[in-house]
Amino acid sequence: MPAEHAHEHAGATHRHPVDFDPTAAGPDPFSAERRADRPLRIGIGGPVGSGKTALTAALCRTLGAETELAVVTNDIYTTEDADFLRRAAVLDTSRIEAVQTGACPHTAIRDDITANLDAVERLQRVHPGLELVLVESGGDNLTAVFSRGLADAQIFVVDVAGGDKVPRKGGPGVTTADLLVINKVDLAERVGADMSVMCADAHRMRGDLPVITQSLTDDPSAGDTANWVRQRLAEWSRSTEPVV
Ligand SMILES: Nc1nc2c(ncn2[C@@H]2O[C@H](COP(=O)(O)OP(=O)(O)OP(=O)(O)O)[C@@H](O)[C@H]2O)c(=O)[nH]1
Repeated sequence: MPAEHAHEHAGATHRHPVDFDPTAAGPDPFSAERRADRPLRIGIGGPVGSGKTALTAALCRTLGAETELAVVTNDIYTTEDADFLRRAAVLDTSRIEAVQTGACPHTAIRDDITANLDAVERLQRVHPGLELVLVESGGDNLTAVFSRGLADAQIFVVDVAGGDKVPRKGGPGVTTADLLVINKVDLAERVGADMSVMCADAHRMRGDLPVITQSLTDDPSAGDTANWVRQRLAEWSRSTEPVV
């Protein structure tokens, strides 16, 4: 039974059935082959400026010494995020690839993932022992999620400066991502965001799926998120198909 949407027009209230309820969207049912000879691919998505590049840099610093790691960035017209990571020297430059989407970022992480898969392949050719590739999306809106053909697991990053209403607005990023990170909690008081509301809404929208609150200013190692990634890596090495 479709949901209903009501609105006022010419003084009268009209009701229309809504066939697509974004908060009810499930994860993409497709998933890529889990082969032991390829790295785990983790997508990092979320709205513009929420802290995706800062989180990617933090994960590189924290995990780079213990994991064979590389990064693919996505920007619309530039290689800004890759350039930032290269300048910050979080990884050897041969471990950073940039995709220029030329269109809304979700087109390259969800609709046609070829350019991103090509970038991962280039990294694998140069670093055959890669264990983990972080694929950072360009900033998009609440509907932008990764195809499961590209990302084996995905992190959706929102921030408190976007307002404490963001989690309850839902959308597949908030409701279905394997991890929701609420970033910049150090700014909560300054922007009048109520963390208890944000966390309660996030848990209500996500059921059992995990939520991490984080400040990269207070914890530049992104400790909790890095631990979550370590757990995904351990699961990955237990569950991948051996290559015969
Ligand atoms: N106060 C504070 N600032 C943060 C935090 N995380 C990131 N920032 C800042 O927020 C700004 C945006 O961060 P980015 O990492 O560039 O955000 P992004 O999501 O990659 O942005 P786009 O790629 O443009 O979508 C930068 O100035 C960061 O330094 C945090 O936890 N606290």
